[in-house]
Amino acid sequence: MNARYKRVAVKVGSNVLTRADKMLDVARMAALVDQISRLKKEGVEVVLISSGAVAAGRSELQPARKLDDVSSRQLWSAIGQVRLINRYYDLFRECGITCAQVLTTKENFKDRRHYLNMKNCLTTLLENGVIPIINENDTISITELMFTDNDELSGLIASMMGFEALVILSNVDGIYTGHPSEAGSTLIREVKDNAKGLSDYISETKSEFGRGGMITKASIARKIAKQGINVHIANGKRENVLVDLLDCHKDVPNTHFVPSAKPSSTIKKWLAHSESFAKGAVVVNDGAKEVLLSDKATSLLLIGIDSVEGYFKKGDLVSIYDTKGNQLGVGKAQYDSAKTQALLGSKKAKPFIHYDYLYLPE
Ligand SMILES: Nc1ncnc2c1ncn2[C@@H]1O[C@H](COP(=O)(O)OP(=O)(O)O)[C@@H](O)[C@H]1O
Ligand SMILES: N[C@@H](CCC(=O)OP(=O)(O)O)C(=O)O
Repeated sequence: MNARYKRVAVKVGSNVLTRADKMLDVARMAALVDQISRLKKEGVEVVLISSGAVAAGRSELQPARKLDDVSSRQLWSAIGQVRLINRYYDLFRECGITCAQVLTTKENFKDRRHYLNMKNCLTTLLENGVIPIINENDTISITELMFTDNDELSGLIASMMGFEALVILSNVDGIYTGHPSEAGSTLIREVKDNAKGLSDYISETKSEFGRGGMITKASIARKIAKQGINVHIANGKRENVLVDLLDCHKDVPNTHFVPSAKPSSTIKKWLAHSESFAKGAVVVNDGAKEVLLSDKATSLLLIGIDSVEGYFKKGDLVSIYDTKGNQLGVGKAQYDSAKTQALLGSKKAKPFIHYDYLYLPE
């Protein structure tokens, strides 16, 4: 086999791992584990991001009294994660591979120190020939501080690890021009960097156990491809899908997000996934907005800032807004909030955010 990529993140959705009768689909898990083992033997490094804990827990136990959404998620994920990881452990073991459980929350990425700590953890596991199996720790996550879903988490992992590709396995072949069940919908095979209007095709319908739906998959895929990483959305229920997708000589139905020709730096990749940890904000004037959104590599100067919001220290992440309240991006402040306020309008002081520490998604 001639593998297309040597380092990949593979995300498996709940529905891929669940049968019609809502039980864990162990046969499907076995097929995926077998494929990952074959890829590993071909020299491909794989990190697995697996959903399925809540679905696995729900089929195991029904609570004695009706629970609210948070309590039922905590109950089912706690029970289900044990079942899920036990199955993976046995299946990988049969293939002679050691796997490891990495449960995480968004908080574990809250600053560069935590982010690098997570990167170090996964690097160490891979260096030792171990397959990391990552899932969000729904049992202890606080609703407001959760990832949208594991699609978002998998994008963060692929980006953080500097992988060549992210493969998102769902229960459909990829993104269609309408809901897959609608007559006439066709599979979109390729999405280029500058393609517009993709979200118009996608309905909000989710599969039975999915959390974010196809809309989050599409927006995460675009964000990750912009960083220079290939993204494929494919059908995890299709026979041999992973091995065939990575085989240069095979053509498997999927939606491929073509990566940007200009890969982001490691710092910009970190910033791209840290927007929710910004400590304060600045509002920029129209002139600064125009320069920031142009093709030129520009730092954000104090002369372009209209106002400062919140309290932040030097080195904290701050959000950047235009005067209409639209978020333009995020960056690392070179001054604390008081000094920024005092220096507003200054032409001589060094930039408020240096270009290397500035992330603007558009
Ligand atoms: N245009 C579209 N193309 C493909 N799938 C779509 C589209 N619009 C909505 N969907 C729905 O998105 C679902 C997949 O998302 P999701 O439920 O989050 O799955 P997963 O559990 O794999 O994360 C599909 O089963 C399909 O019902
Ligand atoms: N942590 C949850 C994952 C929820 C989730 O993101 O599900 P999915 O949209 O199917 O990938 C679980 O294991 O059930």
